[in-house]
Amino acid sequence: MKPTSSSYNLTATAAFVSSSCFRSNEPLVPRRLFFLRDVQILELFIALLVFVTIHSLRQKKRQGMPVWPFLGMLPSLISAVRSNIYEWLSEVLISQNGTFRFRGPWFSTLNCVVTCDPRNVEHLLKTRFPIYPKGSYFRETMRDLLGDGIFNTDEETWQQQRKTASVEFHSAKFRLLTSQSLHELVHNRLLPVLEASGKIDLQDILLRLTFDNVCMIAFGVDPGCLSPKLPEIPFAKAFEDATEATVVRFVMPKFVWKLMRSLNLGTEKKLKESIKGVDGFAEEVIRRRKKEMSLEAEISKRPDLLTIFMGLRDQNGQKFSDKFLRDICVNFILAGRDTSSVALSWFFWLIEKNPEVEEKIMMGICKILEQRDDQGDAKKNMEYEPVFRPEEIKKMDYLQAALSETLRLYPSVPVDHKEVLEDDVFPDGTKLKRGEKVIYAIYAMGRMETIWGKDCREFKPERWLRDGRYMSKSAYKFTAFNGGPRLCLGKDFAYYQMRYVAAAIIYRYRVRVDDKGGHKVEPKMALTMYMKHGLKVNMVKRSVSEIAHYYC
Ligand code: HEM
Repeated sequence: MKPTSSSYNLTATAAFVSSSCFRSNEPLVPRRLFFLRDVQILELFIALLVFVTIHSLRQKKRQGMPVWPFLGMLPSLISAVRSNIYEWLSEVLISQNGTFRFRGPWFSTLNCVVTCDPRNVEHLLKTRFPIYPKGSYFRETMRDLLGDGIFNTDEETWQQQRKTASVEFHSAKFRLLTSQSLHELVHNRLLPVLEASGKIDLQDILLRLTFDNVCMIAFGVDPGCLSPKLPEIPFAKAFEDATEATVVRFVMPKFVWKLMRSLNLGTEKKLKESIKGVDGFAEEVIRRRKKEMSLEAEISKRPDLLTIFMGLRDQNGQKFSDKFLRDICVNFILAGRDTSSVALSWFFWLIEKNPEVEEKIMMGICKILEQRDDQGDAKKNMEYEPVFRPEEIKKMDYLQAALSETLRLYPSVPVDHKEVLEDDVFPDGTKLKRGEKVIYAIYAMGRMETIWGKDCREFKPERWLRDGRYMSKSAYKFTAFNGGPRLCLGKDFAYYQMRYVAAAIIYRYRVRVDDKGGHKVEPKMALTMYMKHGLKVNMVKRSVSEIAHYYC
Protein backbone atom coordinates (compact mmCIF):
# COMPACT_ATOMS: atom_id res chain seq x y z
CA MET A 1 0.00 0.00 0.00
CA LYS A 2 3.05 2.28 -0.25
CA PRO A 3 2.65 4.57 -3.19
CA THR A 4 5.82 5.79 -4.91
CA SER A 5 6.36 9.55 -4.90
CA SER A 6 6.10 9.73 -8.66
CA SER A 7 2.63 8.28 -8.61
CA TYR A 8 1.25 11.03 -6.43
CA ASN A 9 -1.62 12.99 -7.75
CA LEU A 10 -4.55 14.72 -6.16
CA THR A 11 -6.81 11.67 -6.25
CA ALA A 12 -4.18 9.49 -4.69
CA THR A 13 -3.60 12.10 -2.01
CA ALA A 14 -7.25 12.29 -1.14
CA ALA A 15 -7.51 8.50 -1.11
CA PHE A 16 -4.50 8.22 1.13
CA VAL A 17 -5.67 10.90 3.56
CA SER A 18 -9.01 9.19 3.92
CA SER A 19 -7.45 5.71 4.23
CA SER A 20 -4.91 6.85 6.86
CA CYS A 21 -7.65 8.36 8.95
CA PHE A 22 -9.97 5.42 8.99
CA ARG A 23 -7.78 2.28 9.00
CA SER A 24 -6.52 1.91 12.58
CA ASN A 25 -4.96 -1.55 12.30
CA GLU A 26 -1.96 -0.46 10.19
CA PRO A 27 1.53 0.58 11.53
CA LEU A 28 1.38 4.11 12.89
CA VAL A 29 4.87 5.56 12.21
CA PRO A 30 5.23 5.10 8.46
CA ARG A 31 1.67 6.30 8.00
CA ARG A 32 2.38 9.51 9.95
CA LEU A 33 5.57 10.15 7.98
CA PHE A 34 3.75 9.54 4.83
CA PHE A 35 0.90 11.80 5.89
CA LEU A 36 3.38 14.64 6.58
CA ARG A 37 4.92 14.35 3.15
CA ASP A 38 1.48 14.29 1.65
CA VAL A 39 0.41 17.40 3.51
CA GLN A 40 3.49 19.21 2.23
CA ILE A 41 2.63 18.31 -1.33
CA LEU A 42 -0.92 19.39 -0.75
CA GLU A 43 0.30 22.71 0.67
CA LEU A 44 2.58 23.16 -2.29
CA PHE A 45 -0.28 22.42 -4.62
CA ILE A 46 -2.58 24.92 -2.86
CA ALA A 47 0.18 27.57 -2.91
CA LEU A 48 0.64 27.00 -6.62
CA LEU A 49 -3.08 27.24 -7.18
CA VAL A 50 -3.28 30.51 -5.21
CA PHE A 51 -0.31 31.89 -7.15
CA VAL A 52 -1.78 30.94 -10.52
CA THR A 53 -5.19 32.36 -9.54
CA ILE A 54 -3.72 35.66 -8.32
CA HIS A 55 -1.49 35.89 -11.39
CA SER A 56 -4.40 35.10 -13.75
CA LEU A 57 -6.72 37.56 -12.03
CA ARG A 58 -4.04 40.28 -12.09
CA GLN A 59 -4.04 39.97 -15.88
CA LYS A 60 -7.62 41.26 -15.79
CA LYS A 61 -6.49 44.86 -15.46
CA ARG A 62 -3.77 44.53 -18.10
CA GLN A 63 -5.53 42.28 -20.60
CA GLY A 64 -9.23 42.82 -19.84
CA MET A 65 -9.90 39.41 -18.23
CA PRO A 66 -8.11 36.60 -16.36
CA VAL A 67 -5.65 34.54 -18.41
CA TRP A 68 -5.48 30.94 -17.12
CA PRO A 69 -2.67 28.48 -17.85
CA PHE A 70 -3.63 26.19 -20.72
CA LEU A 71 -7.20 27.60 -20.98
CA GLY A 72 -6.24 31.22 -21.67
CA MET A 73 -9.31 33.47 -21.62
CA LEU A 74 -11.72 30.66 -22.47
CA PRO A 75 -13.49 30.53 -19.04
CA SER A 76 -14.49 34.22 -19.38
CA LEU A 77 -15.70 33.61 -22.93
CA ILE A 78 -17.79 30.61 -21.86
CA SER A 79 -19.50 32.56 -19.09
CA ALA A 80 -20.10 35.47 -21.54
CA VAL A 81 -21.69 33.14 -24.10
CA ARG A 82 -24.19 32.12 -21.40
CA SER A 83 -25.21 35.72 -20.67
CA ASN A 84 -24.79 38.46 -23.29
CA ILE A 85 -21.57 38.08 -25.23
CA TYR A 86 -21.91 41.45 -27.02
CA GLU A 87 -22.28 43.43 -23.79
CA TRP A 88 -19.35 41.55 -22.28
CA LEU A 89 -17.21 42.32 -25.31
CA SER A 90 -18.17 46.01 -25.09
CA GLU A 91 -17.18 46.18 -21.41
CA VAL A 92 -13.80 44.55 -22.06
CA LEU A 93 -13.13 46.85 -25.01
CA ILE A 94 -14.06 49.96 -23.02
CA SER A 95 -11.69 48.88 -20.23
CA GLN A 96 -8.91 48.28 -22.79
CA ASN A 97 -9.34 51.58 -24.70
CA GLY A 98 -10.81 49.91 -27.76
CA THR A 99 -8.49 46.98 -28.55
CA PHE A 100 -7.40 43.75 -26.85
CA ARG A 101 -5.87 40.39 -27.68
CA PHE A 102 -8.08 37.39 -26.99
CA ARG A 103 -5.98 34.42 -25.88
CA GLY A 104 -7.67 31.09 -26.49
CA PRO A 105 -6.64 27.71 -25.05
CA TRP A 106 -3.27 26.31 -26.10
CA PHE A 107 -3.34 24.75 -29.57
CA SER A 108 -6.80 26.20 -30.35
CA THR A 109 -7.72 28.49 -33.26
CA LEU A 110 -9.41 31.04 -30.99
CA ASN A 111 -6.56 33.58 -30.65
CA CYS A 112 -7.40 36.94 -32.21
CA VAL A 113 -7.15 40.70 -31.90
CA VAL A 114 -10.47 42.39 -31.10
CA THR A 115 -10.97 46.08 -31.84
CA CYS A 116 -13.66 48.74 -31.96
CA ASP A 117 -11.32 51.70 -32.51
CA PRO A 118 -12.52 53.61 -35.63
CA ARG A 119 -8.90 54.31 -36.67
CA ASN A 120 -8.17 50.57 -36.73
CA VAL A 121 -11.45 49.80 -38.47
CA GLU A 122 -10.67 52.29 -41.25
CA HIS A 123 -7.17 50.82 -41.54
CA LEU A 124 -8.68 47.30 -41.90
CA LEU A 125 -11.54 48.09 -44.25
CA LYS A 126 -10.02 50.78 -46.42
CA THR A 127 -6.41 51.96 -45.99
CA ARG A 128 -4.78 48.49 -45.93
CA PHE A 129 -7.72 46.59 -47.43
CA PRO A 130 -5.55 44.25 -49.63
CA ILE A 131 -3.72 42.77 -46.64
CA TYR A 132 -6.91 42.11 -44.64
CA PRO A 133 -8.92 39.56 -46.67
CA LYS A 134 -11.72 37.37 -45.34
CA GLY A 135 -9.03 34.70 -45.39
CA SER A 136 -8.70 30.96 -45.43
CA TYR A 137 -10.11 30.29 -41.94
CA PHE A 138 -13.43 31.99 -42.74
CA ARG A 139 -13.54 30.49 -46.22
CA GLU A 140 -12.98 26.96 -44.99
CA THR A 141 -15.56 27.29 -42.22
CA MET A 142 -18.25 28.70 -44.52
CA ARG A 143 -17.36 26.81 -47.72
CA ASP A 144 -20.00 24.05 -47.52
CA LEU A 145 -22.81 26.61 -47.36
CA LEU A 146 -21.48 29.60 -49.28
CA GLY A 147 -19.11 27.96 -51.81
CA ASP A 148 -17.45 30.62 -53.97
CA GLY A 149 -20.11 33.30 -53.51
CA ILE A 150 -19.41 37.00 -52.85
CA PHE A 151 -19.35 36.68 -49.06
CA ASN A 152 -16.84 33.91 -49.04
CA THR A 153 -14.23 34.98 -51.58
CA ASP A 154 -11.41 37.47 -51.99
CA GLU A 155 -9.53 38.92 -54.95
CA GLU A 156 -10.74 38.17 -58.52
CA THR A 157 -13.64 35.84 -57.71
CA TRP A 158 -15.01 38.43 -55.30
CA GLN A 159 -14.24 41.40 -57.57
CA GLN A 160 -16.05 39.89 -60.54
CA GLN A 161 -19.23 39.23 -58.58
CA ARG A 162 -19.04 42.59 -56.85
CA LYS A 163 -18.70 44.48 -60.14
CA THR A 164 -21.56 42.71 -61.88
CA ALA A 165 -23.91 42.84 -58.91
CA SER A 166 -23.03 46.48 -58.25
CA VAL A 167 -24.02 47.53 -61.79
CA GLU A 168 -27.28 45.63 -61.41
CA PHE A 169 -28.10 46.99 -57.95
CA HIS A 170 -27.83 50.53 -59.31
CA SER A 171 -29.82 49.93 -62.50
CA ALA A 172 -33.32 51.36 -63.00
CA LYS A 173 -34.63 47.90 -63.90
CA PHE A 174 -33.44 46.45 -60.60
CA ARG A 175 -34.89 49.35 -58.62
CA LEU A 176 -38.22 48.78 -60.30
CA LEU A 177 -38.11 45.05 -59.47
CA THR A 178 -37.31 45.70 -55.81
CA SER A 179 -39.92 48.41 -55.30
CA GLN A 180 -42.64 46.42 -57.11
CA SER A 181 -41.96 43.20 -55.25
CA LEU A 182 -41.86 45.06 -51.93
CA HIS A 183 -45.10 46.87 -52.67
CA GLU A 184 -46.81 43.59 -53.50
CA LEU A 185 -45.47 41.82 -50.42
CA VAL A 186 -46.45 44.59 -48.02
CA HIS A 187 -49.94 45.30 -49.35
CA ASN A 188 -51.05 41.85 -50.46
CA ARG A 189 -49.36 39.76 -47.82
CA LEU A 190 -47.96 41.59 -44.78
CA LEU A 191 -50.88 43.90 -44.01
CA PRO A 192 -53.56 41.17 -44.44
CA VAL A 193 -51.58 38.88 -42.09
CA LEU A 194 -51.28 41.67 -39.50
CA GLU A 195 -54.96 42.52 -39.87
CA ALA A 196 -55.92 38.92 -39.11
CA SER A 197 -53.76 38.54 -36.01
CA GLY A 198 -53.75 40.57 -32.82
CA LYS A 199 -50.90 38.79 -31.05
CA ILE A 200 -47.90 37.74 -33.13
CA ASP A 201 -44.18 37.16 -33.20
CA LEU A 202 -43.30 40.21 -35.27
CA GLN A 203 -39.71 39.06 -35.83
CA ASP A 204 -40.98 35.84 -37.44
CA ILE A 205 -43.36 37.77 -39.71
CA LEU A 206 -40.60 40.18 -40.78
CA LEU A 207 -38.15 37.34 -41.42
CA ARG A 208 -40.73 35.72 -43.71
CA LEU A 209 -41.25 38.99 -45.54
CA THR A 210 -37.57 39.65 -46.23
CA PHE A 211 -36.90 36.01 -47.14
CA ASP A 212 -39.60 36.12 -49.83
CA ASN A 213 -38.33 39.52 -50.95
CA VAL A 214 -34.67 38.52 -51.30
CA CYS A 215 -35.57 35.24 -53.07
CA MET A 216 -37.46 37.32 -55.65
CA ILE A 217 -34.37 39.47 -56.13
CA ALA A 218 -31.85 36.60 -56.24
CA PHE A 219 -33.76 33.76 -57.91
CA GLY A 220 -36.77 35.59 -59.33
CA VAL A 221 -38.92 33.15 -57.34
CA ASP A 222 -41.36 33.76 -54.50
CA PRO A 223 -41.20 30.93 -51.93
CA GLY A 224 -44.39 32.15 -50.17
CA CYS A 225 -43.18 32.12 -46.55
CA LEU A 226 -45.39 35.08 -45.75
CA SER A 227 -48.82 33.63 -46.43
CA PRO A 228 -51.91 33.70 -44.19
CA LYS A 229 -51.21 30.31 -42.60
CA LEU A 230 -47.51 31.10 -42.06
CA PRO A 231 -46.42 27.77 -43.56
CA GLU A 232 -43.08 26.09 -43.01
CA ILE A 233 -41.30 26.26 -46.37
CA PRO A 234 -38.71 23.46 -46.77
CA PHE A 235 -36.20 25.73 -48.55
CA ALA A 236 -36.45 28.43 -45.87
CA LYS A 237 -36.13 25.81 -43.11
CA ALA A 238 -33.13 24.19 -44.81
CA PHE A 239 -31.47 27.60 -45.20
CA GLU A 240 -32.01 28.49 -41.55
CA ASP A 241 -30.73 25.11 -40.32
CA ALA A 242 -27.67 25.36 -42.57
CA THR A 243 -26.67 28.81 -41.25
CA GLU A 244 -27.21 27.73 -37.64
CA ALA A 245 -25.11 24.61 -38.04
CA THR A 246 -22.36 26.58 -39.81
CA VAL A 247 -22.11 29.08 -36.92
CA VAL A 248 -21.34 26.22 -34.52
CA ARG A 249 -18.08 25.63 -36.43
CA PHE A 250 -16.77 29.04 -35.34
CA VAL A 251 -16.79 28.11 -31.64
CA MET A 252 -15.35 24.63 -32.14
CA PRO A 253 -11.73 23.61 -32.74
CA LYS A 254 -11.31 22.93 -36.45
CA PHE A 255 -10.27 19.31 -36.02
CA VAL A 256 -13.43 18.58 -33.99
CA TRP A 257 -15.93 19.76 -36.61
CA LYS A 258 -13.86 18.14 -39.36
CA LEU A 259 -13.95 14.84 -37.50
CA MET A 260 -17.69 15.22 -36.91
CA ARG A 261 -18.14 15.95 -40.61
CA SER A 262 -16.27 12.85 -41.70
CA LEU A 263 -18.24 10.71 -39.21
CA ASN A 264 -21.50 12.49 -40.13
CA LEU A 265 -22.35 13.35 -36.52
CA GLY A 266 -24.36 16.02 -34.64
CA THR A 267 -24.47 19.51 -36.13
CA GLU A 268 -22.36 18.36 -39.09
CA LYS A 269 -24.99 15.77 -39.98
CA LYS A 270 -27.65 18.48 -39.74
CA LEU A 271 -25.53 20.77 -41.92
CA LYS A 272 -25.10 18.14 -44.61
CA GLU A 273 -28.84 17.41 -44.71
CA SER A 274 -29.87 21.07 -44.75
CA ILE A 275 -27.37 21.91 -47.50
CA LYS A 276 -28.95 19.13 -49.54
CA GLY A 277 -32.28 20.94 -49.12
CA VAL A 278 -30.79 24.29 -50.20
CA ASP A 279 -29.04 22.73 -53.19
CA GLY A 280 -32.14 20.82 -54.27
CA PHE A 281 -34.16 24.04 -54.39
CA ALA A 282 -31.40 25.97 -56.21
CA GLU A 283 -30.88 23.21 -58.78
CA GLU A 284 -34.58 23.05 -59.56
CA VAL A 285 -34.84 26.85 -60.03
CA ILE A 286 -31.73 26.91 -62.25
CA ARG A 287 -33.03 24.00 -64.35
CA ARG A 288 -36.41 25.66 -64.86
CA ARG A 289 -34.85 29.05 -65.63
CA LYS A 290 -32.60 27.50 -68.30
CA LYS A 291 -35.66 25.97 -69.91
CA GLU A 292 -37.56 29.27 -69.80
CA MET A 293 -34.58 31.12 -71.22
CA SER A 294 -34.29 28.78 -74.18
CA LEU A 295 -37.95 29.55 -74.93
CA GLU A 296 -37.82 33.27 -74.24
CA ALA A 297 -36.39 35.45 -76.96
CA GLU A 298 -35.65 38.31 -74.60
CA ILE A 299 -33.83 37.10 -71.53
CA SER A 300 -33.42 40.67 -70.38
CA LYS A 301 -37.09 40.68 -69.41
CA ARG A 302 -36.18 39.18 -66.02
CA PRO A 303 -34.06 41.43 -63.82
CA ASP A 304 -33.26 38.91 -61.05
CA LEU A 305 -29.61 38.10 -60.26
CA LEU A 306 -29.80 34.48 -61.42
CA THR A 307 -30.97 35.46 -64.91
CA ILE A 308 -28.36 38.22 -65.12
CA PHE A 309 -25.46 35.94 -64.17
CA MET A 310 -26.77 33.21 -66.49
CA GLY A 311 -26.41 35.62 -69.39
CA LEU A 312 -22.76 36.42 -68.54
CA ARG A 313 -19.48 34.62 -69.26
CA ASP A 314 -16.29 34.17 -67.22
CA GLN A 315 -12.76 35.36 -68.19
CA ASN A 316 -12.37 32.33 -70.48
CA GLY A 317 -15.57 33.09 -72.33
CA GLN A 318 -17.34 30.13 -70.67
CA LYS A 319 -20.82 30.24 -69.16
CA PHE A 320 -20.90 29.99 -65.36
CA SER A 321 -21.40 26.50 -63.95
CA ASP A 322 -24.66 25.64 -62.15
CA LYS A 323 -22.70 25.29 -58.92
CA PHE A 324 -21.32 28.83 -59.24
CA LEU A 325 -24.80 30.20 -60.05
CA ARG A 326 -26.10 28.44 -56.95
CA ASP A 327 -23.31 30.01 -54.84
CA ILE A 328 -24.06 33.51 -56.12
CA CYS A 329 -27.76 33.27 -55.25
CA VAL A 330 -27.25 31.58 -51.86
CA ASN A 331 -24.83 34.34 -50.83
CA PHE A 332 -27.27 37.09 -51.76
CA ILE A 333 -30.03 35.36 -49.88
CA LEU A 334 -27.80 35.15 -46.81
CA ALA A 335 -26.93 38.85 -47.17
CA GLY A 336 -30.47 40.11 -47.52
CA ARG A 337 -32.50 37.47 -45.72
CA ASP A 338 -32.55 38.61 -42.16
CA THR A 339 -30.38 41.72 -41.87
CA SER A 340 -33.29 44.12 -42.52
CA SER A 341 -35.86 42.08 -40.60
CA VAL A 342 -33.85 41.83 -37.40
CA ALA A 343 -33.06 45.57 -37.65
CA LEU A 344 -36.80 46.27 -37.98
CA SER A 345 -37.54 44.06 -34.98
CA TRP A 346 -35.11 46.01 -32.79
CA PHE A 347 -36.55 49.24 -34.21
CA PHE A 348 -40.12 48.39 -33.15
CA TRP A 349 -38.90 47.36 -29.70
CA LEU A 350 -36.96 50.63 -29.30
CA ILE A 351 -39.75 52.92 -30.43
CA GLU A 352 -42.13 51.35 -27.94
CA LYS A 353 -39.63 52.24 -25.23
CA ASN A 354 -39.30 55.76 -26.68
CA PRO A 355 -42.87 56.89 -27.42
CA GLU A 356 -41.75 60.44 -28.29
CA VAL A 357 -39.80 58.97 -31.23
CA GLU A 358 -42.87 57.08 -32.42
CA GLU A 359 -44.89 60.32 -32.26
CA LYS A 360 -42.32 62.19 -34.34
CA ILE A 361 -42.18 59.43 -36.96
CA MET A 362 -45.96 59.45 -37.26
CA MET A 363 -46.04 63.24 -37.56
CA GLY A 364 -43.34 63.11 -40.25
CA ILE A 365 -45.30 60.56 -42.29
CA CYS A 366 -48.54 62.53 -42.09
CA LYS A 367 -46.78 65.74 -43.04
CA ILE A 368 -45.47 64.07 -46.19
CA LEU A 369 -48.91 62.70 -47.05
CA GLU A 370 -50.43 66.15 -46.61
CA GLN A 371 -48.18 67.42 -49.37
CA ARG A 372 -49.85 65.21 -51.99
CA ASP A 373 -51.36 67.40 -54.71
CA ASP A 374 -54.22 65.06 -55.42
CA GLN A 375 -54.94 63.84 -51.89
CA GLY A 376 -53.91 66.64 -49.57
CA ASP A 377 -57.10 65.97 -47.70
CA ALA A 378 -56.19 64.05 -44.57
CA LYS A 379 -59.57 62.42 -44.31
CA LYS A 380 -59.24 60.81 -47.73
CA ASN A 381 -55.84 59.37 -46.77
CA MET A 382 -57.27 57.85 -43.65
CA GLU A 383 -60.16 56.26 -45.43
CA TYR A 384 -58.40 54.58 -48.29
CA GLU A 385 -55.19 53.78 -46.41
CA PRO A 386 -52.30 55.25 -48.38
CA VAL A 387 -49.80 53.38 -50.50
CA PHE A 388 -46.52 55.23 -50.09
CA ARG A 389 -44.80 56.38 -53.25
CA PRO A 390 -41.02 55.92 -53.67
CA GLU A 391 -40.42 59.68 -53.63
CA GLU A 392 -42.37 59.96 -50.35
CA ILE A 393 -40.39 57.15 -48.75
CA LYS A 394 -37.19 59.00 -49.63
CA LYS A 395 -38.41 62.12 -47.83
CA MET A 396 -38.86 60.34 -44.48
CA ASP A 397 -35.73 61.74 -42.85
CA TYR A 398 -36.77 61.29 -39.23
CA LEU A 399 -37.69 57.65 -39.86
CA GLN A 400 -34.34 57.13 -41.59
CA ALA A 401 -32.58 58.66 -38.56
CA ALA A 402 -34.47 56.35 -36.18
CA LEU A 403 -33.48 53.32 -38.28
CA SER A 404 -29.80 54.34 -38.32
CA GLU A 405 -29.95 54.89 -34.57
CA THR A 406 -31.38 51.38 -34.20
CA LEU A 407 -28.53 49.94 -36.28
CA ARG A 408 -25.98 51.90 -34.27
CA LEU A 409 -27.20 50.24 -31.06
CA TYR A 410 -28.27 46.88 -32.54
CA PRO A 411 -26.25 46.31 -35.73
CA SER A 412 -27.60 43.34 -37.70
CA VAL A 413 -24.03 42.04 -38.07
CA PRO A 414 -22.70 42.55 -34.52
CA VAL A 415 -19.11 41.41 -35.14
CA ASP A 416 -17.14 40.84 -38.32
CA HIS A 417 -13.86 39.19 -39.13
CA LYS A 418 -10.64 39.59 -41.19
CA GLU A 419 -7.35 37.74 -41.51
CA VAL A 420 -3.87 39.34 -41.54
CA LEU A 421 -1.90 38.62 -44.74
CA GLU A 422 1.30 40.52 -43.77
CA ASP A 423 2.82 41.65 -40.45
CA ASP A 424 1.39 45.09 -39.74
CA VAL A 425 0.77 47.70 -37.02
CA PHE A 426 -2.63 49.25 -36.29
CA PRO A 427 -2.88 53.05 -35.93
CA ASP A 428 -3.34 52.54 -32.15
CA GLY A 429 0.04 50.73 -31.99
CA THR A 430 -1.22 47.11 -31.81
CA LYS A 431 1.20 44.78 -33.60
CA LEU A 432 -0.28 42.15 -35.89
CA LYS A 433 1.36 38.98 -37.12
CA ARG A 434 0.74 37.32 -40.48
CA GLY A 435 -2.02 34.70 -40.19
CA GLU A 436 -3.62 36.32 -37.11
CA LYS A 437 -7.36 36.92 -37.01
CA VAL A 438 -8.94 40.30 -36.34
CA ILE A 439 -12.48 40.78 -35.06
CA TYR A 440 -14.05 44.23 -35.35
CA ALA A 441 -16.82 44.57 -32.81
CA ILE A 442 -19.57 46.64 -34.45
CA TYR A 443 -21.98 46.29 -31.50
CA ALA A 444 -19.33 47.62 -29.11
CA MET A 445 -18.64 50.62 -31.39
CA GLY A 446 -22.15 51.90 -30.71
CA ARG A 447 -21.39 51.90 -26.98
CA MET A 448 -18.12 53.84 -27.01
CA GLU A 449 -18.29 57.27 -25.38
CA THR A 450 -15.15 58.15 -27.32
CA ILE A 451 -17.15 57.81 -30.57
CA TRP A 452 -20.69 58.89 -29.65
CA GLY A 453 -20.33 60.90 -26.46
CA LYS A 454 -21.69 60.37 -22.94
CA ASP A 455 -25.22 59.63 -24.17
CA CYS A 456 -24.00 56.79 -26.42
CA ARG A 457 -26.37 54.24 -24.86
CA GLU A 458 -29.44 56.43 -25.38
CA PHE A 459 -31.74 56.03 -28.39
CA LYS A 460 -31.56 59.49 -30.00
CA PRO A 461 -32.45 59.73 -33.71
CA GLU A 462 -31.65 63.47 -33.43
CA ARG A 463 -27.93 62.71 -33.57
CA TRP A 464 -28.44 61.88 -37.27
CA LEU A 465 -30.26 65.10 -38.16
CA ARG A 466 -29.14 68.60 -39.04
CA ASP A 467 -31.90 71.16 -39.60
CA GLY A 468 -34.35 68.29 -39.93
CA ARG A 469 -32.36 66.63 -42.73
CA TYR A 470 -30.74 63.21 -42.38
CA MET A 471 -26.92 63.31 -42.24
CA SER A 472 -24.92 60.12 -42.73
CA LYS A 473 -21.81 59.34 -40.63
CA SER A 474 -18.38 57.92 -41.38
CA ALA A 475 -18.57 54.20 -42.16
CA TYR A 476 -15.69 53.66 -39.74
CA LYS A 477 -17.69 54.98 -36.78
CA PHE A 478 -21.03 53.61 -37.91
CA THR A 479 -19.93 50.28 -39.37
CA ALA A 480 -23.34 48.53 -39.50
CA PHE A 481 -23.03 48.30 -43.31
CA ASN A 482 -19.28 47.65 -43.33
CA GLY A 483 -17.06 50.13 -45.19
CA GLY A 484 -14.45 50.54 -47.92
CA PRO A 485 -14.46 48.31 -51.01
CA ARG A 486 -16.69 45.74 -49.26
CA LEU A 487 -19.38 48.20 -48.20
CA CYS A 488 -22.78 46.46 -48.15
CA LEU A 489 -24.14 46.31 -51.68
CA GLY A 490 -27.72 46.29 -50.49
CA LYS A 491 -27.47 49.36 -48.24
CA ASP A 492 -29.73 51.69 -50.25
CA PHE A 493 -32.23 48.94 -50.92
CA ALA A 494 -32.22 47.90 -47.24
CA TYR A 495 -32.98 51.46 -46.08
CA TYR A 496 -35.75 51.75 -48.65
CA GLN A 497 -37.20 48.40 -47.63
CA MET A 498 -37.03 49.22 -43.90
CA ARG A 499 -38.59 52.66 -44.33
CA TYR A 500 -41.37 51.25 -46.50
CA VAL A 501 -42.25 48.46 -44.06
CA ALA A 502 -41.87 50.62 -40.94
CA ALA A 503 -44.04 53.42 -42.37
CA ALA A 504 -46.74 51.00 -43.56
CA ILE A 505 -46.96 49.42 -40.08
CA ILE A 506 -46.61 52.54 -37.93
CA TYR A 507 -49.26 54.41 -39.89
CA ARG A 508 -51.79 51.66 -39.14
CA TYR A 509 -50.68 50.15 -35.81
CA ARG A 510 -49.19 50.78 -32.43
CA VAL A 511 -46.85 47.86 -31.86
CA ARG A 512 -46.89 46.89 -28.18
CA VAL A 513 -44.57 44.25 -26.73
CA ASP A 514 -46.55 41.48 -25.06
CA ASP A 515 -44.68 41.38 -21.77
CA LYS A 516 -47.43 39.72 -19.74
CA GLY A 517 -45.97 36.23 -20.07
CA GLY A 518 -42.51 37.48 -19.02
CA HIS A 519 -41.39 37.77 -22.66
CA LYS A 520 -37.71 38.68 -22.55
CA VAL A 521 -36.07 40.56 -25.41
CA GLU A 522 -32.38 39.75 -25.73
CA PRO A 523 -29.90 39.07 -28.55
CA LYS A 524 -29.04 35.59 -29.73
CA MET A 525 -25.47 34.60 -30.53
CA ALA A 526 -25.53 34.05 -34.30
CA LEU A 527 -24.13 35.54 -37.50
CA THR A 528 -27.01 38.02 -37.46
CA MET A 529 -28.38 39.63 -34.32
CA TYR A 530 -31.74 37.94 -33.93
CA MET A 531 -33.88 38.39 -30.86
CA LYS A 532 -33.39 35.12 -29.00
CA HIS A 533 -37.08 34.64 -28.14
CA GLY A 534 -38.55 36.57 -31.06
CA LEU A 535 -40.62 39.75 -30.60
CA LYS A 536 -44.05 38.85 -29.23
CA VAL A 537 -46.34 41.83 -29.73
CA ASN A 538 -49.92 42.99 -29.76
CA MET A 539 -50.83 44.89 -32.90
CA VAL A 540 -53.14 47.70 -31.77
CA LYS A 541 -54.98 49.20 -34.74
CA ARG A 542 -55.04 53.02 -34.84
CA SER A 543 -58.48 54.53 -35.12
CA VAL A 544 -59.31 57.12 -37.81
CA SER A 545 -59.65 59.82 -35.14
CA GLU A 546 -56.23 58.92 -33.72
CA ILE A 547 -54.64 59.26 -37.15
CA ALA A 548 -56.52 62.54 -37.74
CA HIS A 549 -54.80 63.98 -34.68
CA TYR A 550 -51.43 63.78 -36.47
CA TYR A 551 -52.69 65.75 -39.46
CA CYS A 552 -53.43 68.86 -37.47
C1 HEM B 1 -30.19 46.38 -42.46
C2 HEM B 1 -29.80 45.68 -43.50
C3 HEM B 1 -28.38 45.29 -43.82
C4 HEM B 1 -27.24 45.41 -43.08
C5 HEM B 1 -27.10 45.97 -41.67
C6 HEM B 1 -26.16 44.87 -43.87
C7 HEM B 1 -24.85 44.79 -43.45
C8 HEM B 1 -23.83 44.26 -44.20
C9 HEM B 1 -22.48 44.03 -43.73
C10 HEM B 1 -21.98 44.35 -42.32
C11 HEM B 1 -21.76 43.49 -44.74
C12 HEM B 1 -20.30 43.04 -44.68
C13 HEM B 1 -20.28 41.57 -44.41
C14 HEM B 1 -18.94 40.95 -44.60
O1 HEM B 1 -18.28 41.26 -45.57
O2 HEM B 1 -18.58 40.13 -43.79
C15 HEM B 1 -22.64 43.39 -45.86
C16 HEM B 1 -22.26 42.91 -47.09
C17 HEM B 1 -23.14 42.69 -48.11
N1 HEM B 1 -24.47 42.98 -48.13
FE1 HEM B 1 -25.54 43.84 -46.67
N2 HEM B 1 -26.65 44.45 -45.07
C18 HEM B 1 -28.01 44.69 -45.09
C19 HEM B 1 -28.89 44.38 -46.09
C20 HEM B 1 -28.54 43.84 -47.30
C21 HEM B 1 -29.47 43.49 -48.34
C22 HEM B 1 -30.98 43.65 -48.25
C23 HEM B 1 -28.73 42.98 -49.37
C24 HEM B 1 -29.16 42.43 -50.70
C25 HEM B 1 -30.32 42.20 -51.11
C26 HEM B 1 -27.34 43.02 -48.96
C27 HEM B 1 -26.28 42.62 -49.74
C28 HEM B 1 -24.98 42.56 -49.34
C29 HEM B 1 -23.90 41.98 -50.12
C30 HEM B 1 -24.04 41.39 -51.50
C31 HEM B 1 -22.75 42.07 -49.36
C32 HEM B 1 -21.34 41.57 -49.72
C33 HEM B 1 -20.51 42.73 -50.18
C34 HEM B 1 -19.10 42.32 -50.50
O3 HEM B 1 -18.54 41.44 -49.85
O4 HEM B 1 -18.54 42.90 -51.43
N3 HEM B 1 -27.26 43.55 -47.71
N4 HEM B 1 -23.89 43.86 -45.52
